[in-house]
Amino acid sequence: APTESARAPRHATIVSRQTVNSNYTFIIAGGGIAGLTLADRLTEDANVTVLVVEAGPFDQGQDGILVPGAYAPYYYFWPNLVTVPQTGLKNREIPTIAAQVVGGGSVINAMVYLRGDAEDYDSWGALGNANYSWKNMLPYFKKSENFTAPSAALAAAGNITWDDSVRGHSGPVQYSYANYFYPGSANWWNAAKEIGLKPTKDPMAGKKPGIFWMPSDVDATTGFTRSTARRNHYDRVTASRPNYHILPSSMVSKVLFTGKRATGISYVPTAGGASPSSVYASKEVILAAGGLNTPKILQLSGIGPKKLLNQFGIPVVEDLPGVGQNLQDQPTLTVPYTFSNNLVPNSGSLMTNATYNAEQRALYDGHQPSAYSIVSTLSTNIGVLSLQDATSSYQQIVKEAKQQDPALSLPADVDPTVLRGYRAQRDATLKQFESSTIGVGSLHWGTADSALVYHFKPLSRGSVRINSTNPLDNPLIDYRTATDPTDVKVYTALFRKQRQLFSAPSMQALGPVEVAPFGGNVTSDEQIAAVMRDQINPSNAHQCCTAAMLPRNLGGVVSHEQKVYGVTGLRVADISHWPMQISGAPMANMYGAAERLADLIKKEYCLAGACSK
Ligand SMILES: Cc1cc2nc3c(=O)[nH]c(=O)nc-3n(C[C@H](O)[C@H](O)[C@H](O)COP(=O)(O)OP(=O)(O)OC[C@H]3O[C@@H](n4cnc5c(N)ncnc54)[C@H](O)[C@@H]3O)c2cc1C
Repeated sequence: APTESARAPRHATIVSRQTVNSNYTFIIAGGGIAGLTLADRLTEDANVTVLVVEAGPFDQGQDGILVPGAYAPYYYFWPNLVTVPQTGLKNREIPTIAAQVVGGGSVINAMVYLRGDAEDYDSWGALGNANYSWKNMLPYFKKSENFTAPSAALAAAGNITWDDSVRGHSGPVQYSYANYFYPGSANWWNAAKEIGLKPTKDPMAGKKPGIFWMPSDVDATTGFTRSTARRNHYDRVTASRPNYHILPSSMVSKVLFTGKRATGISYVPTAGGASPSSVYASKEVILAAGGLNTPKILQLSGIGPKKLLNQFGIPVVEDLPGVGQNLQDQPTLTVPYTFSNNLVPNSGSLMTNATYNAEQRALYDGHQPSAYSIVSTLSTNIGVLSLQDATSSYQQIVKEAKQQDPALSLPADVDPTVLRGYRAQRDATLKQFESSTIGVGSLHWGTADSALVYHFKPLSRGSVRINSTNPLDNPLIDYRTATDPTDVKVYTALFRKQRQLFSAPSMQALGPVEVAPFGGNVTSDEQIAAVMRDQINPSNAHQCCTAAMLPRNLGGVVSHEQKVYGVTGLRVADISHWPMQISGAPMANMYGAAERLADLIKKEYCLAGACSK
């Protein structure tokens, strides 16, 4: 195995408060997936200088980061993030997760690499974003990635199928599949078929509903380690890019303006203890701080709802009511089981069987198929369900949702433009609920003691608001999960489908018994909903949409070119710009979205020969 220092190269282009230049062409606030992808692409032009300011440190190449089966990334969690009491979830105040490390979520996430469905991007286009569509995004997805096919033997044994024409083969992000599977996952697969779910040939092809192996950003070319944004968009290029600087462990406190033009940023050490420093950008400041922190930076900079800014005495640069509204995530639900006849090994075996663990580790280190190629909390296959896959009552759910006043799903004091935008999003989502080719949630079994039910498409909307003017303070996070009654109905349908799958013969062979807080006595919709409100985690760390790419009169914060309305020289690159959640997981989509934005910026400024093409 590589040593930790070999896995964590240090580069001359890492700057400090003392060595940072005073001016760059572009400054990027946040060095996560979007930030580092963009920095890589913009510095392809040797005349451009880029500074990435990142709140977190560089990772040290620990096993818990790089080795999927040793997954334990806790040291790079953003500290002390917790929600306000969640009124739809029995007023629980719930710890919530985001990354604070160079590479952002790609360093600590669960490595699921899944695009959205075609109707996701087509919906975004229909909401007023010119040229946004699946067709136009597909080339960027392909550009971002390099797919390594599994061995023919594994593909045959594990039912792995794909359509090579939609996979990228020369991009920086390495992805493939785990090279091992637990025997119980075959029972799950067969049970899913027994209840009518069908294999999806390729979940990356825009029509996901069905069952399939989960692609993962394991780097199959170098021993199945994690392919992080730090490795694929910084380490990969930095030796030849003196124009690409990173200032780690530094918190961007605000964007600096001259009039309405963004001219730079101020920042403080993330550890505190020093007064703010400033650095300036000749062309643009680009926010890439993620779904919770980009709205915080905007608000601290005087861009946001005027009432909120006034409350903290922040001079208003632009009254933009949508900043921090429209918060969405993909809630998760864990359903516990005991088994009288489960198969071993399973995903618990690495923990419970030291001999098996040592064997598997030796195989992994020798680049042989191993359980260490699977993220330890997960298994290899998953089922994504359209609403009609989940319940035959889907039309009734849609009908009742249409009868509900959308205003009831938002806070009472919401700006009329934000409400109008929400109505448009709601209509688009309900249309998706009637389609068989887009997912509303998923079912997963890690092969040990619990099943996971994910909800992709909530109608509830939350918010992120600053709680002080101190840039080191966390904002108030309110997901408002399950405040919209339709969300509870959709989640109940997904939960019932989970039950049905475990009642199918191939799963029954393992003797599963659903246990408390669910279990045989929890049968009516009301009982299920009551337990769910106790158990749902409002976040899968997929926070999005808080600086939404929508027309301004629909509560939007950025244009389809991701430019912040009302000011110049400022864009949002990260997941905040999404208008709505997707049927998939964010990472693959953020890599593709950042490739798209990099092209837009290059064309606008004629960088790296973009205008001669
Ligand atoms: C534990 C976990 C598991 C996940 N599992 C999956 C998964 O399996 N599959 C998947 O697709 N997605 C997963 N995600 C979500 C995915 O990683 C994120 O949605 C994605 O990283 C978002 O990309 P981004 O560029 O918008 O932001 P991020 O990648 O989060 O990057 C934002 C960066 O900005 C930095 N930052 C924030 N504020 C400031 C500031 N003021 N100044 C300077 N820097 C700042 C942060 O430290 C961070 O590094 C998971 C996320 C987590 C945390």
